[in-house]
Amino acid sequence: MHSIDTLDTLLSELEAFGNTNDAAHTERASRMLNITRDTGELLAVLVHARGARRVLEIGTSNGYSTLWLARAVQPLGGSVVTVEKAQDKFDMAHANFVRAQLQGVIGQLLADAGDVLRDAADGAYDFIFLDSARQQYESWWPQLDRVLAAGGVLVVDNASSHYADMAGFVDAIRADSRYMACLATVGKGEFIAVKAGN
Ligand SMILES: C[S@@+](CC[C@H](N)C(=O)[O-])C[C@H]1O[C@@H](n2cnc3c(N)ncnc32)[C@H](O)[C@@H]1O
Repeated sequence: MHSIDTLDTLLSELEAFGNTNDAAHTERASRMLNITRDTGELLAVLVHARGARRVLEIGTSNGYSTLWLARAVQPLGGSVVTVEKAQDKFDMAHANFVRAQLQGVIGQLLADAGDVLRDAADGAYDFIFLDSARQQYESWWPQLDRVLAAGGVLVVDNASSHYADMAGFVDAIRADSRYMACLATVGKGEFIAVKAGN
């Protein structure tokens, strides 16, 4: 699968699957909880605007958002590291990455995101997409800040739909003079923060 048309077909299939699946399941672990298509487009634009080559995604699910990030970063010569703790989601994502022939651009980690952040080098990533365990974001913030390079971009999903879950985290970033931040009313609400630097 090389053409944009074919990747678009896969993305459309995943959207239909996610909608049907999530409507049929109430327990969170069985749902895909994918970003919306316009969020994918926003992520791609932001990756290009930043010229990001080192992208970290926390919360893979079945890889829908990862495909948007990978397609954006591929022509920049970069790569995406995506973290997922659930084996079944990790496996579904892997199959989708193979199908998209984007597995060479994507590094999958089956791990807890807290451990991955703790082990990452200072300034390791110039773009981080956070779509995972919202209640943990505030405790992850010191590591997220350390791992994000100067001039890096942090995007957080569900900042409108589940603001209450991440209010302390968002407030901490807004209060930090090194960051410029806004809420984009796209999809479920995308909180975007840019770290000062080159
Ligand atoms: C909202 S879904 C991600 C959706 C995905 N970004 C997309 O749009 O296709 C959140 C995912 O984060 C995973 N997750 C939750 N807590 C995690 C943690 N501490 N470390 C790694 N993954 C985690 C869940 O298993 C779930 O698959």
